[in-house]
Parts: sequence; structure tokens; C-alpha cells
Amino acid sequence: MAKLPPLGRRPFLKMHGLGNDFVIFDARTQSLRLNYDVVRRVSNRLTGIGCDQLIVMEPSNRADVFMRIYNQDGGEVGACGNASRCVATLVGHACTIETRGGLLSATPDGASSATVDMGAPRFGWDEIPLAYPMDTLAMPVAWEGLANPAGVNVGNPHAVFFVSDLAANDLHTLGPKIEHDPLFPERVNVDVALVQDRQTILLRVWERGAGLTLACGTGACATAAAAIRRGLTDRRVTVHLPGGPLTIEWTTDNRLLMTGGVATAFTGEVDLDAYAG
Ligand SMILES: N[C@H](CCC[C@H](N)C(=O)O)C(=O)O
Repeated sequence: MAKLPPLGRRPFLKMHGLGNDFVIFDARTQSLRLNYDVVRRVSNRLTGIGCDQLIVMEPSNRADVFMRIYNQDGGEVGACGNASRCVATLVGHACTIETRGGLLSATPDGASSATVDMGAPRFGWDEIPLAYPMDTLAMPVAWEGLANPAGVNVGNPHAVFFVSDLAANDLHTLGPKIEHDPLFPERVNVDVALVQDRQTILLRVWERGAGLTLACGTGACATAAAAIRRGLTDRRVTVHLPGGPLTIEWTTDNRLLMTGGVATAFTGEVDLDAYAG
């Protein structure tokens, strides 16, 4: 791994969306290049500040901000719904956010809520992606009690399982098994959902690169899109995660709108060279 230039002391914000938590660095005016080791150490809840994802806000020449997203395991990924809402409140007005997974538009509603247009969901086997062609509405695969997921990409890959009992499957065991299955060349976020009625879904998520989280914005979007595609719910649903509710609407012009809470836990300053090893 190439040696990093001195990183110095940097201010950060500790924010969360329904308990899905982030360490956010604002590098729009002073660039910040991190590597895998620094991300893992800063994100680690024992050796570092601790978070599910680490976010760096950078300049963009096609949006108000580029949002770089790292999972706790150090991997860089294409989308993070809950963090998109946090970044929108930091930009402070209706804005566009560029990510590796696409261009989003977001509208903060004060400092404690925001709506993000996560764009159109994709369902092609090679868009999820999967290792080989397969029906993605109900994939003909199973891992013990979790079977026949829907495959959805909302800037990142999701396998959505619909169950009748959320407690029936041990996500600590099955989550990593599915996340790392060779069927998913980019690994996968694992969503386990119970449809309570046509406007209500209960959801638990094992996140790629972060494990069980209190909430997952892209998971809620992928799950709503899969439920609507299967005819299980209306086009506007409330998705209840352990950390709280998200409202998802799949508009008739094929956009996924996600609305939910944002909070700042604390701010601080960190000597990043102490994590550079
Ligand atoms: N673990 C996800 C990224 C974060 C997604 C989640 N925190 C969200 O709010 O969407 C992935 O590897 O694609």
C-alpha cells in the first residue's frame, strides 16, 4: 500500500441516520486522501472513533459535492442512503450529490430530516451484479431458511429476502455467508423483510462490509422496490428498521425517493497520522 503523505489533524462530524452511523470529513476545501488501513482503523469501534461507514465530502465538477463512501471494512462503495441525507443537511440546501454509484438529488428539511432521490432501481442480473444469468424477481437460490431473494441494485447490490418471521433466521451467521457467496462478484447487502401490510415493511439488514446495522437506506429502497415489483405493497411504504422508520416512494417516473431522520452526535478533531501506521 503506497505510503500516504502526512494527513494532519482534521475536524470531523459523527452523524447518523436512524442509528446507521458515520464519521464524516469535509474535504471540499482541503483535499484528504485516505487508504484502506486508515479507514479500517478510524472506523473500528475499539481502536478508532468507530462508525458503520466513513464519508469524505469532496469537490465535484458535476454536482454540489462528491460523497466518497467507505465501509467499516475499508472497502469503497457506490451508495449510502442514510449518509446521503446527512451530507444533504451539511450542504444546507437542495443539492446534487455525486457518488461512485451515480448522481443523486437531495433536499434537506431543516437539520433533522432530508429526502434523497436515489434514482431508478436496476434489476438486470448483470446490474446487481450476479455471476451468471438468473431471474432476479425471485432468484432460484437458498441459504438454509432464507430463499428466493429479489436482486436489486440501487447504486449498490442487494439481495432482498421476504420472510414471515424476522427472528427465524440467524442473520449473524447467514449474513456473512450470503454476503461472500461467489454468486455475488461484488459481494452483497442482505435484506430480510416482513411485509406487515400494503404500506408497511419491517426490515433487518446485514450490510456488506459493515455487518448488522441499525438502519440501511439503500436496503430500505431496494426492499421497497422488490416488494412493489412483486405486488406486495403500494408504491409508497414506510420501512421500519431497528433504528427507526424511512418513507420510500417509487414514483411513476421510476425514481426511488427516501425520506428520513438525520442527527449529529458530536464533532471533534483527529490526528489521522496516528492511524496511518
Ligand atoms: N454497506 C453498503 C454501503 C452502505 C449502505 C447503507 N449504510 C445505507 O444507508 O445505504 C454497501 O456496501 O453497499
